[in-house]
Amino acid sequence: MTFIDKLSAAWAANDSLLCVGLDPDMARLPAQFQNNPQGIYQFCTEIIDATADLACSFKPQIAYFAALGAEDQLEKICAYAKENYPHIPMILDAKRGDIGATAKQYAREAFDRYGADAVTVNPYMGSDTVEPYMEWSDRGVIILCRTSNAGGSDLQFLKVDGKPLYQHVAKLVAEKWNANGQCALVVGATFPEELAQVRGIVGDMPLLVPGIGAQGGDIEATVRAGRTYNGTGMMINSSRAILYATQQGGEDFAAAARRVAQETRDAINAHRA
Ligand SMILES: O=C(O)c1cc(=O)[nH]c(=O)n1[C@@H]1O[C@H](COP(=O)(O)O)[C@@H](O)[C@H]1O
Repeated sequence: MTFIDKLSAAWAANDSLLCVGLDPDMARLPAQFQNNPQGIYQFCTEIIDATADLACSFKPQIAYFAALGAEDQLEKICAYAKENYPHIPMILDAKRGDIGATAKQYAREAFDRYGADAVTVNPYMGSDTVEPYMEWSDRGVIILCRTSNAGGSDLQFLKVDGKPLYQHVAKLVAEKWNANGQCALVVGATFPEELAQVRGIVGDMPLLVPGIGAQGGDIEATVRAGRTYNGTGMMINSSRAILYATQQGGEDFAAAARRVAQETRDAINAHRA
């Protein structure tokens, strides 16, 4: 089954466009997971269990693991999710970008070592640097287009032939790089107008849309701008607002994460039609 097929099935099975981000920041984990050699694994798998019926995907951000030398725990988390929730796609957020020979190793890392269904990739170095990921034809390649951060405008908004650079990226991916139908694009929820522009360029290509929750993106505007004709087409990511929901309420962290994930999924669904 390809990444896109798996994602479509997860949208339908869980009636959800919500991507639950796994960004385990040691300083914010509940006390029982700190100074615990398997604490990150235990925290993330409890979050996965609490939200798996509400999510269309999970997205671990590799920096949160690598910074602590906890890649072995990330491997175990990916294996756990695959074993227990094989129908939910796992997106490795690594934002890789390098020459082909090196990209080949990054692709092995994402797809072989972690068994990810898809990986985030930076397009800045061009077509030969994304080809090694495309060779894994059943996996997804999610390319940065219009990122959620303010500084994304520094380069992505530069006018090239009268159009902002991010629109050229969207067109290039839709018309050339997506020959095998395995591509998706990253577009921030913090920029709904640009999200609508990208949707207009790429047809029904899936979009990974971070920026709701902690970054303050508006859910209604995001869904209206990015949905496809059938009310799908997006993996709308929220990480910190779900992972650290206890700080907002004082409940058990997994129950609080579930509550926020459910509220977020339902808020998204309210605007899909
Ligand atoms: O590729 C991403 O996932 C990504 C792209 C982008 O433009 N902005 C963005 O915030 N992200 C990631 O999405 C997550 C957002 O986390 P929260 O702001 O806590 O919901 C982080 O893991 C970011 O690294």
